[in-house]
Amino acid sequence: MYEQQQTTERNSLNTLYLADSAAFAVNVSSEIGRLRRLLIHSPDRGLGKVIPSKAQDWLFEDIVHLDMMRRDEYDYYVKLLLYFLEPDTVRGRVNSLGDNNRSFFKPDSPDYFRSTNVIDIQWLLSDILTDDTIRTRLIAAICGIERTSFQTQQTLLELDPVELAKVMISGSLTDRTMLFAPLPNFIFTRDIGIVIGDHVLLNKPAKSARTREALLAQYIFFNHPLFAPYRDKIIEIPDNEHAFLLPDADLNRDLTRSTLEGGDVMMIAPRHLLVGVSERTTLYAAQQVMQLVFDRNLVDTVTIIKIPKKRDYMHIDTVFTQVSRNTWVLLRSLGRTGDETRKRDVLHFFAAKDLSEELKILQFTKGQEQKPVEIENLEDLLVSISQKDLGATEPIRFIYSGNDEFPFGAREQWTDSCNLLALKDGVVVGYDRNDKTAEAFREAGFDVVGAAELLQRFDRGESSPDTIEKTFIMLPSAELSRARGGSHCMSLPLLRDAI
Ligand SMILES: NC(=O)NCCC[C@H](N)C(=O)O
Repeated sequence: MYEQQQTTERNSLNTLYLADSAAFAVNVSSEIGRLRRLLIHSPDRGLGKVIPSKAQDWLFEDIVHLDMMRRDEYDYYVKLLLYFLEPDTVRGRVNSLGDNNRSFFKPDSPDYFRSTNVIDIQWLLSDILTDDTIRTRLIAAICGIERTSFQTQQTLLELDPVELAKVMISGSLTDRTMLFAPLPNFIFTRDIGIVIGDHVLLNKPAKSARTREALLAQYIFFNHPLFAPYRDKIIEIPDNEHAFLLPDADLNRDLTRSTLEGGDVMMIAPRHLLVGVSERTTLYAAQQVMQLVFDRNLVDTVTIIKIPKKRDYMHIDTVFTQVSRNTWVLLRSLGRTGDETRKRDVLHFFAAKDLSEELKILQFTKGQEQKPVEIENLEDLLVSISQKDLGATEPIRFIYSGNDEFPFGAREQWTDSCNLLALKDGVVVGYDRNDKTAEAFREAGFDVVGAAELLQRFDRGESSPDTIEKTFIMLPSAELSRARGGSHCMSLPLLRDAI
C-alpha cells in the first residue's frame, strides 16, 4: 500500500523544504531576542492514553483532558506563536481558525498551517520518513528500544510516512491498538535539544519515559534537509566509558552518569551559557558540555548552577527565566535569603540546610577552567548577566513566584510561574492560573492580558507583535499545567534576533 503512494508523497513533502532550506537559518544567542523560528509539538493522541497508575512513570502528575488541552489551551499558544512568527497564516482569522476537526492545527492534515517558522516536529518526522533507508533504520531502532515483536516491525513498515510519524510519537495505530508506550512529554520540545549560537546540542534524557524522544530528535536533526547545512554543527554528549564498567548500583552517580535535558541549558547571552545540574542533568554531562562548547569556541563563559535534586525543580528553567533585559522571574526560596542574622542563629545552625544553601553557582571562563569563580546567589548571577553581558542600564527587577507571598511562591512555581517563554524583550507567555505571579507582573508595570483577548486586539488592529511592549500573556492552563511544564518547556527556539 505504502509503495504505491511513495513517489507522490516524497515529492510533495520534500519540495517545500528544498525550496526553503537556503533561507533556513538557525541561530540563538539570547533568551529574549525576538523569536523568529521554533520547534513545537501539539498534544497528540498519546496524551489521551495516560492513566493514573502510569502517570508518574510517564512524568505526569495527573491525567489530562486531551480535547480541552488542545482546543482551549494549546491552540491559543499556536495562534499566538503564528501571530508573532508567521502572521499571514492567522491575521484577521483568529475567530474562524480551527473547525470541528482542528485540521488547521494538525500536522497530518491537508489544511495544516505549514509554517517553516512555527514547526511541529511531527511534520519534520513524517518528512524524513519518506526516505526508505531512514525509515527502515528508525523503525528498527524504535522496535529495539521498545522491544517489540518482529511482526510489529512489519506493521510499521507498511505505514505511510504521515501515519508512521504519528505512531512513532503516540505509540498507537489509528484503530487505537497500542504498539508501545506514548511520548506524552514530547510537547516539551525544549528538553530534546538546545540551540547554542548556530550549533544544536542534542540531549540525553535522564528518564526512560523520554528515551524515544531523543532518538527521534537525533534522526530529525541529522537527516532533515532543512538542517543539512548544520550537520557538522550538531553536538552530542559522549557517554562516560568508565560508566559501562560500573555495577548497576553505582550507575546513577552524578559524577559518572551522562544525562542532560534542554530545560537545564540556557543560551543566556552571546558568549555565555548556563548549564543546570539537577534531577535530570548530571555534573558529568554539565562538565562535558562545558568542554565541548569551549572547544568549539561557541562561548567564553559557562556558568554551572546546581539546584536541589527535587521533582518540583527538575530543571533550572522551572526556577527562573528571563523576561526582559533587566527583568527576571524566579523562585524566592532558591534566591538570596537576605537574612544573614537568621543564618547565624542557633536553630539555623543545627537545623537541616534550607534549600537556598543547596544552590551552588560556579562560573568558568574559557582558557581558565581551573579557576572558576563562585557566585553566592541566583540574584547576583542574574544582575551580572543583565548588566555585564546584556548592557542593561535600568535597575534590575526580580519578579518572584507567587509575588513572594507564603505559600503561593511554591504553589505557583509548581504550576510553572517561573517557566516563561519570551517572544521578544519584555513580552512573555506564561500560565493564567498563577494569579499572584500575575499580580507581581502588574505591580512591575506589565500589561497582563489573556491570550484570547490579545489575539482579538491584534485582529482589531489595536496592537501588534511589532509594537507590543512589557506584556505578560496568559495562556489557559488548567490541563497543560498537569503535564508539569510551561511555555518555556513547550518551545525549542531555533532562531532569535540578535540583541
Ligand atoms: N524544561 C522543562 O522543565 N520541561 C518540563 C518537562 C515536564 C515533563 N513532564 C517531565 O517531567 O519531563
